[in-house]
Amino acid sequence: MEKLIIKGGVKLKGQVDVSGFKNSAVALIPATVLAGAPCVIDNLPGISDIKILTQILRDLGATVTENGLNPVNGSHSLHIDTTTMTECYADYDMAKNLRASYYFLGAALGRFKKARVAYPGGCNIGVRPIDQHIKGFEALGATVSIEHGIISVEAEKLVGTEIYLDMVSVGATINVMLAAVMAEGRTVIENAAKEPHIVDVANFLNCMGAEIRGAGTDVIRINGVEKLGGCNHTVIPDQIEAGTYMIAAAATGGDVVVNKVIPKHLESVTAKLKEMGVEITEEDESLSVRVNATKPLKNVNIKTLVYPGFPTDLQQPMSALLSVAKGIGIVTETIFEGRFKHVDQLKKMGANIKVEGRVAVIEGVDNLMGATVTATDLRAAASLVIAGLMAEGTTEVENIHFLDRGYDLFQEKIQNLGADVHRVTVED
Ligand SMILES: CC(=O)N[C@H]1[C@@H](OP(=O)(O)OP(=O)(O)OC[C@H]2O[C@@H](n3ccc(=O)[nH]c3=O)[C@H](O)[C@@H]2O)O[C@H](CO)[C@@H](O)[C@@H]1O
Ligand SMILES: C=C(OP(=O)(O)O)C(=O)O
Repeated sequence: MEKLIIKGGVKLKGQVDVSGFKNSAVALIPATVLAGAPCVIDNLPGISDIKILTQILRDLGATVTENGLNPVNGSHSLHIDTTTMTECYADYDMAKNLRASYYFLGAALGRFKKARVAYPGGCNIGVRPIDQHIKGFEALGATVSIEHGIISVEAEKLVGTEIYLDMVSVGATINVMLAAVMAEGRTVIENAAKEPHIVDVANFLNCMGAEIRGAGTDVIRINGVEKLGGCNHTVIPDQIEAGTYMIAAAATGGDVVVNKVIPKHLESVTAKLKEMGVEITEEDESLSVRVNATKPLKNVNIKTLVYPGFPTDLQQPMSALLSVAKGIGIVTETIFEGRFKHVDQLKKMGANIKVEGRVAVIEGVDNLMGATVTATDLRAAASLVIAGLMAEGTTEVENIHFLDRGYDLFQEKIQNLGADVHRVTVED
């Protein structure tokens, strides 16, 4: 097991470059299954989810070659040729480690009219059903069955139709889009998710020759095309990574410029941090985050919502910050019912937080104290590192492999900002 050892109390200072967006990249890679010619994807983050997806593509028969590595932010460029693939069967060992393995279902259904993929893994933050993905595939004419943990989808042909998603789901919106781009006729997805990566994936597919309109709004219209070509594409910046550094900067009373971001994607986070008293200056592609040491940050209420609301993926990092802000903050998690597993760990460090169902009431304390804590999922890991950066003394964060799922060069990036942090391997 690897753990991070953090000596708290250092104010983060300097500049940090944000990598490509995990949640976009993990959809773009499976989307290449639809391409009728090779694709090049730039600005892929060097995270374990991408390594696993690349391996799955290779195991499925695609040719994936590394085009280059950016040493500053760790991003990669991949040349991906899926034209050699003839079918798609991703077994349990291939699919279990990440959520996004389910995108092979939509993409392969679109191309081969058939796919078999084991039930996806991903962060354990709630039940995470996939009924809306299945509803969309069935509406397009596929039959779907689940046996021994393997999801099988098959259609003689796919025919466009109107699909109303019962809840706003990022995964279902992308999966249905992937399945529908080569269906006969027109598909309309209503109550679609509007997250920036929906737009990124739609742009990628359109660059291959798809006809998708309305991505980024809650109605997406897709005119099916007979075949798709290849595409060169650059992944959009990771607003969750950016938000994590903004929160870490605020938490340590620091002064950090977060570069290579699209500030619009972070409006809800910027607004909340400003409400707490953090000074934020927006440039075209950067956000400067600064805390005025004479004024204590005040607590705020957070309600996680679908985009453009406050992202659930930043709720855990933000609750670490709120645990030392003045007054009481109420955090309502509306997306995932099991996303408070980090709270027990924060309490070990002295936080005063009461969780009742989907609500956490946080009463700010003067200081957190270093402790040995265990990450239970990706953003829990980020929240515990932020807590460690603020705490008095030394914090050890165990299960740091979760962090590697979503943060490219995390340790190096915060070290560059002055953090006293290092990684050690210990016997399990
Ligand atoms: C790889 C990826 O992009 N992961 C992101 C994606 O996860 P993911 O795509 O799994 O999240 P969804 O947007 O689908 O989930 C939203 C809500 O809908 C529910 N639901 C979803 C699908 C379905 O068929 N049935 C159903 O009930 C989920 O349990 C959850 O309560 O969006 C989440 C919400 O922004 C983020 O936290 C994750 O980081
Ligand atoms: C929940 C997350 O990821 P995944 O959906 O891949 O588990 C996340 O990125 O915070």
